[in-house]
Amino acid sequence: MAERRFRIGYALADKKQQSFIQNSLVSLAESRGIDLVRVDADRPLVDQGPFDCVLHKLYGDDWKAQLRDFERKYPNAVILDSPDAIERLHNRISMLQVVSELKIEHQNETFGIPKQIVIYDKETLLDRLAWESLKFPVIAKPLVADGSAKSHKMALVYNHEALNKLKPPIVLQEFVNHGGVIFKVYVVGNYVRCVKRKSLPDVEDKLDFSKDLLSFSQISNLAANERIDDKYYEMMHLGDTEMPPQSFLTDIARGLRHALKLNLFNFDVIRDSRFGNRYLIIDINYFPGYAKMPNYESVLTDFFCDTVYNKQKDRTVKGPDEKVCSEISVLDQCQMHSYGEDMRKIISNTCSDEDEGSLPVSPFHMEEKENSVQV
Ligand SMILES: Nc1ncnc2c1ncn2[C@@H]1O[C@H](COP(=O)(O)OP(=O)(O)OP(=O)(O)O)[C@@H](O)[C@H]1O
Ligand SMILES: O=P(O)(O)O[C@H]1[C@H](O)[C@@H](O)[C@H](OP(=O)(O)O)[C@@H](OP(=O)(O)O)[C@H]1O
Ligand SMILES: [Mg+2]
Ligand SMILES: [Mg+2]
Repeated sequence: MAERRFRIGYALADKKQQSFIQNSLVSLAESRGIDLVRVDADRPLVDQGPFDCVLHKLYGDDWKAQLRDFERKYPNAVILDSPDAIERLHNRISMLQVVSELKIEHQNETFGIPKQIVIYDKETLLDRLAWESLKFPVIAKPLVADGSAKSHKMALVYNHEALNKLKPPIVLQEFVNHGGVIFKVYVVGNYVRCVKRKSLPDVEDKLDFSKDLLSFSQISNLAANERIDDKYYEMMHLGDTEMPPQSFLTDIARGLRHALKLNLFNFDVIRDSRFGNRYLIIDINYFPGYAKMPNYESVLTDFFCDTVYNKQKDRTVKGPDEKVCSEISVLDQCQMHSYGEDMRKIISNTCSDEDEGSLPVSPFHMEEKENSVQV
């Protein structure tokens, strides 16, 4: 049988494209039957298909209309992710509202979001009554989180007088001491990986009144060519900080993924130093800098295979026998190169009479890696 290859079109801003589409990713995907194809933003998307999947991080009504046209012409293609679902993350209030919808109970850990209010105008900003429920210091964040440099400009505000320097619409969020370490939890479909990053240092109980405001931007970010590894932890003195329990993060990730209807995002978590087992989610980002994540090439390639393979499976379901065979032919092409004999055995077991329709569980994720799990 001729090899069936899959085409994934990617539509990304230049900076994102440079950091994400690395040769190592392209060649691994290629070896598993997936061609990553650049979408030319100057031509209609609909003229550039067919794609089995479109991966995108572009904004605006024109782009949304292009995606709709594309979906009409290629109803079987997967759009990663839906623009409406992504849009929820463009507002720092709706972004975190979803956290309170999650129903997750863990024996030892609890989670939530910091106390926060939204201020739309200068008048309300200076009205002490409007935000008397908050304690200084607070972090002022632009309400809009649309990927622009402006949307990352924040300020740690120490007192009421400093509020005058802020430009609404903003979110005022209580600053919570957390030991200067932030946990970034990357989600790629059902894969979840937590890493540590340096964060703002704790503030003293007694506020230093000589300060009124400290501006900062992307304090926990890394340059595009940096990766999280032991060297980074050593340099930032993060080695000793204990990770939150993986099962706890996995449950939150699964909850967020379903509530947000998104596959590709990360969320920032801090551990409230006052309690030690209370975690606060402070930020959720669509399609973050995955290339900074360890093993990003294999994690993303596994996910691409899962995505196009599942889609193909949906399309080919007919009778039980035929279903198994069509599943295997696609799986065969997508996986055999990398898993060789072990995978052949699993597949031939799947073809046995007792097990008509089902595939081996998670054929794409054979090894359990530290600090990462499937949800
Ligand atoms: N409520 C808070 N309490 C303490 N520190 C906070 C709080 N909110 C944010 N921070 C600190 O400020 C940084 C930036 O905040 P946030 O993650 O909301 O901004 P962002 O610009 O959206 O970040 P990213 O680059 O991840 O998109 C965090 O990484 C953390 O160090
Ligand atoms: O370009 P916008 O929409 O602003 O999104 C950013 C996110 O806010 C950041 O969280 C990403 O960096 P991290 O992956 O380090 O979180 C950051 O990753 P990048 O620095 O690789 O572009 C961006 O994805
Ligand atoms: Mg953040
Ligand atoms: Mg953010």
